[in-house]
Amino acid sequence: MCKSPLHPFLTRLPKCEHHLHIEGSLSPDLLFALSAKNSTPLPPITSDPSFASPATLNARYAAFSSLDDFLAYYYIGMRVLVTPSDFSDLTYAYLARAAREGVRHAEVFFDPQAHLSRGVSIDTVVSGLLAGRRRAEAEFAGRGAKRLTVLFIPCLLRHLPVSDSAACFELMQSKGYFSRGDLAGLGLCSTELAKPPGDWAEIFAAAGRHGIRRTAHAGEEGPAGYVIAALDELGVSRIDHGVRAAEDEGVMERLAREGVMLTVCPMSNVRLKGVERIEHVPIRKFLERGVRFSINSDDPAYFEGYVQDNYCAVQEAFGLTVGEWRTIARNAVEGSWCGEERKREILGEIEEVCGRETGAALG
Ligand code: HPA
Ligand SMILES: [Zn+2]
Repeated sequence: MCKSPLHPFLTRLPKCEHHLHIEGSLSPDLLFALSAKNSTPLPPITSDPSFASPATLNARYAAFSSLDDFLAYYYIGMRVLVTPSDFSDLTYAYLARAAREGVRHAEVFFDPQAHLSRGVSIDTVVSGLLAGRRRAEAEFAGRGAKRLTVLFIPCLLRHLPVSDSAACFELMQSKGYFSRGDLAGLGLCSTELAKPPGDWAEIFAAAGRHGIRRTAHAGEEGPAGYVIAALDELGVSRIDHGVRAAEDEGVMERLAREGVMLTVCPMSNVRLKGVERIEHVPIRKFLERGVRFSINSDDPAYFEGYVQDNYCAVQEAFGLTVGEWRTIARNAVEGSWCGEERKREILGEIEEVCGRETGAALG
C-alpha cells in the first residue's frame, strides 16, 4: 500500500497486465513445497547454498546484480514444475491475485523450451495453463466488465541456440495451439546482451505468415537499437520493457508515431539494476513524448511486487494525476490483444472509475 491519496483510486482502476512470466510467480515457499511433492530435491538440482530455505532464497533474490544473475535462479526454480496441476495451480494462484488487484485482462508469458529441455512435454505445460485459466475464468466470470480475460504467449529463449527456438515453434505449430487460439501470440525473452533480435527473424517471419501476433523483450539491458531491430526484423507489434528507448529521441518518436506499446516493469528494472531507483524509470519521459506503455510485474515472486505494487511504486515516485493514470490505463487496453468488444467494456469501466474520482475531487 502506498501513501498517495490516490491509493484507493489505483486499487479500483481497471488494469491490463501484459508482462508476467508465469514461472516468475513461483514463490520460494511454493518452490520448496513442489520440490518435496514432486521428489525433485533441490540438491542435487543445485548446490547453491541460497537454496537452503525459502528465507535464504528470498534474501538472495533481493541481491540480483543483473538480468542473467536473476535468470540463473529463475531457470533452476522452475525445475520443480512437473505435472499439469503444478502449472494449473500456479496459473490459478496468479490470476486470483491479479483479479483481486483489479486486473481485467491478463496476457501471460511462459517459457516452453525451459520445460521441454528437462523432459516436461508441451501438452503438460499447455494443458495446465488452460486448466488454470478455466478455473479462474469460472470463478471471476459473470461480473460483466469486471470479469477477467486471459491470453497465453510462449516466449522463445535467447540463451539457447536459434535452432532450439525453431524446433519449439514448429512443435507448437504442429499441435495447432495458435490456430485454435490456445496461444495468442509469440514472444522472445531471456538473456539480451549480444543476442540481437534479427537472429530470430526467420522464425518470427514464419509466425507472421501464419497471422500470429508477435512481441519481444528488447531495450531492457540491450540498446535502443534492439527496439528498432525488433520492430523491423521481427515484425513485433509491441515491445516488452523497452525502457532503454528513452536514450534515443528518434526511437521514442517512432514508437509514439506508430503507437507501439511498451510493457514496462518498474520494480523489475530496479531489482535487476537497469536503474537505481523507480524515479529513474522513464515514465515521465514516455508520457511527455506520447510513448504508450503499460505497467507490469514481470516476475513478481522474484522481485517482491505484483501489479498493484508496481502501480503504487510509480505513483510514489512520480505523483501522477488522475488524468495521467487515465491515459496509462486506456493505452494498456488499446495495446492488448483481446477483441474490440472486450476493449470497449474495460475502457467504459475506466471512464467510470476516473470520472468518479475527478467528480469526487471537484465536489
Ligand atoms: O525480464 C525478463 N527479461 C528477459 N527474460 C525474462 N524471463 C523472465 N523475465 C525476464
Ligand atoms: Zn519479462
